[in-house]
Amino acid sequence: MTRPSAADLDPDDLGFDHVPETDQSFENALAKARDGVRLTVDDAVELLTTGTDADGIGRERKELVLEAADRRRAETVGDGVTFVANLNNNVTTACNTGCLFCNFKDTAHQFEARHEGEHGGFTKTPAESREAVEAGLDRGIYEVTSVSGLHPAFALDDEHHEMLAGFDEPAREVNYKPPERYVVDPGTYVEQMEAMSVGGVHLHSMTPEEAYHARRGTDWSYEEVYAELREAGLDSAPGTAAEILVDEVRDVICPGKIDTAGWLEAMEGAVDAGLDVTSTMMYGHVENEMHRAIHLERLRDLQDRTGGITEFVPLSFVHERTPLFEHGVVSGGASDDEDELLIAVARLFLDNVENVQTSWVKYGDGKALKTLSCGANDFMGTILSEEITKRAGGQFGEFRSFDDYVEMVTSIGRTPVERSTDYRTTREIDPDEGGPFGPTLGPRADGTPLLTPEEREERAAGDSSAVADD
Ligand SMILES: C[S@@+](CC[C@H](N)C(=O)[O-])C[C@H]1O[C@@H](n2cnc3c(N)ncnc32)[C@H](O)[C@@H]1O
Ligand SMILES: Nc1c(NC[C@H](O)[C@H](O)[C@H](O)CO)[nH]c(=O)[nH]c1=O
Ligand SMILES: N[C@@H](Cc1ccc(O)cc1)C(=O)O
Ligand code: SF4
Repeated sequence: MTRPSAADLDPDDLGFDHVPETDQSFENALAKARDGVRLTVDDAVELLTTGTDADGIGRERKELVLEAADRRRAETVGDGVTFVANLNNNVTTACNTGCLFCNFKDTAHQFEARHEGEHGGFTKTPAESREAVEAGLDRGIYEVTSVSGLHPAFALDDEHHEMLAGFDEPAREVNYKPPERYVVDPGTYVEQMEAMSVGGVHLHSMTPEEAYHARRGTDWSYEEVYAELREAGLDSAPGTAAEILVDEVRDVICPGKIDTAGWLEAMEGAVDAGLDVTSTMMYGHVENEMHRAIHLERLRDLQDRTGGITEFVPLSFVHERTPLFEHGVVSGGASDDEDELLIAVARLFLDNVENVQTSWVKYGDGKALKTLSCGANDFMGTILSEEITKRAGGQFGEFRSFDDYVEMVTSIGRTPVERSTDYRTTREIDPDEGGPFGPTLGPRADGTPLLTPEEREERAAGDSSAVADD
């Protein structure tokens, strides 16, 4: 496989047909947004740019957009700020897709038994995944989120293995190598789902790209694949791999990925199989405001067709250790203004998606709190472990406790609310009750803070010595 290289890209001429030019005025777009009229792509471009009639972001105009979005948020979902007690469990970093914004992946040949030399990646067996989820459940999680590299030894199930093994060696067209070649066998997708779906946890896994990998070389539909995964314990699917849903951008940043139509087809298949889905946009790299606006329209159309999207998650590009940055294709990520406007315009444009998430992982606590007053209402999850952003150079850590959440949310005068993955179950937390706060919605959650295993042991030791002293 010839992998795409960022070194071959000319940052001054990425050749985009879509440019942020419109016949709309900023004032008209703002008036429509305030009145709750459904916005067009041109409206969104005017709001994202604070007017294409002027260069750069206009301060006053920006504040007007943020205010309109904050008002819309209050009308739509009220003053609660939700978050979920969850764990990220990435199964493997082995991936040959070669996305130029990603430093999570390690090329898969390094995982082969015959490979000499070290690599910094990992693959977990189904048993190891289960162990991680069990430990999370003991700590009180409600949800496990699992997204992974497209390991060449992954297949949906045994039948899929047989089909993939039938392709002529070395089966490049289907990106397959048998598990025996690797030091660690990740098992099948079905085995991973069965392993992680334990003890009543909500399993949020299998992005459209992973679902594509789980049907490569077959004529199975996405619906069939997601139905089998659901049978194995999957509860909902993450809408990552969306990046920017405009092919001229995908051709630059992730030419090895499924295209826009493929992503939409996968999401529809997931909903048809009875799963909820989330939706994302990974922005702040080579794309412009017209691409962002078209992306939002594609998500809104998808939601009109399916009604299955529970939330929109803006993922601001973390640039530091990525091929796009290292080869000078981009000079950084989105500015604070762009982050705030993206959240605000998402709130105003996606009139059929209730929840807009902000990410302490991508923005840090300070900026994330600010975005809760420009349209966002959800503050993601505790996650306990983080690999994607960390490996790209992000520095905002891997865990937020319920105490952290309660303190942050109350500091901006809003109400902290624990939620389920699908937002159908929520619990307001009364800060006046005093901490320490912990989750109660997870199958084993009893209000105890999400302690680390070491903290738990210390507590247990402390408790027993207290008893002994009595
Ligand atoms: C790392 S992939 C893992 C799942 C699977 N391989 C896929 O691509 O769907 C999950 C998502 O992380 C996000 N991501 C990866 N690198 C990123 C970066 N440097 N900054 C922000 N988001 C990033 C992308 O949106 C990507 O779709
Ligand atoms: N925004 C980020 C998320 N969001 C996902 C949530 O944590 C949660 O799984 C979802 O809302 C479903 O309940 N996760 C990350 O790891 N990093 C982010 O930046
Ligand atoms: N894993 C993604 C975040 C994410 C996960 C699940 C979701 O449903 C949405 C977003 C990241 O860190 O970039
Ligand atoms: S974003 Fe996903 S598919 Fe792309 S290289 Fe990273 S892990 Fe692989």
